[in-house]
Amino acid sequence: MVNNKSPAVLAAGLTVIRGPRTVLRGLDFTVPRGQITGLLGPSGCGKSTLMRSVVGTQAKVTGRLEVLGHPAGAPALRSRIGYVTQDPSVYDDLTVRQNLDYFAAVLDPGRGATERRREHVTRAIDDVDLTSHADSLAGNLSGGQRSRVSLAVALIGAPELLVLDEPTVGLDPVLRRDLWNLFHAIAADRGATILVSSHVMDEAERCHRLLLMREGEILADDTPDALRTRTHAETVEAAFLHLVDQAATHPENQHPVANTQR
Ligand SMILES: Nc1ncnc2c1ncn2[C@@H]1O[C@H](COP(=O)(O)OP(=O)(O)OP(=O)(O)O)[C@@H](O)[C@H]1O
Repeated sequence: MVNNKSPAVLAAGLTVIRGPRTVLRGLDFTVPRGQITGLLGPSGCGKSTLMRSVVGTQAKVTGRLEVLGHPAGAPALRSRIGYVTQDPSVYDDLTVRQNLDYFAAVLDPGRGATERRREHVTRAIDDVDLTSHADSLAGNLSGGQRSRVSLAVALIGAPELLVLDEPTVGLDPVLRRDLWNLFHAIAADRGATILVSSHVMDEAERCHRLLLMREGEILADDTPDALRTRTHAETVEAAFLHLVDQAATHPENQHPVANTQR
């Protein structure tokens, strides 16, 4: 039986090799349920690889990786996880609703499910505030609206875990703020767990918890407040730089992760 108090994601010794490189190096971390956990770090540090591992699309994953009480990639997880990649596939020649209908049919096929699919699609469009654009062609939408379409696709079927790979990249500050408000609403109203990556450190302040990554390792696993306090920094960005310097001068202190108290 799955214990609902168990973390949404539990990793121990998580290692991933891509080509000649060890991209994730024996990571230990947890992602608590019902909260927004930010995965932050510079470009190339391994955020997408970690997310792909969690959703089960990454090859050459070793170590322990449990997601919602199952081994990552287990078929039972398919409808329980919503995943938005960095290059979301939205079909430009279909309307917003047709895009969602298509993905809903892939997830929940058959004539018997027509009514359920319609409800899920209508709700997902409403969740991302695109009802007034439901019949617009995706190709005619702005960048921010397209991002919301791909988020709506991930919301179909009300997944327990949302994995969002840099969802705010390239968006203006107003749209970024609106999307973050939406993430908070999804976590609060549904109790959904959100694992969201970003390389923009100011977005860290919007997360309940943070996993700070660098070069395939986790530098810190903490709340933004605790991280700032512990490093005597005013911002998460300054805290991150402090931890990078600390790891460079005292590499032996990099493990275990500094603070895993919840
Ligand atoms: N197919 C591959 N073969 C070898 N190395 C790869 C391959 N794909 C990615 N990598 C390397 O793995 C590392 C991690 O990549 P990943 O995409 O997970 O980083 P990221 O933190 O998500 O970066 P970004 O924010 O730029 O997307 C990078 O150094 C990248 O060069």
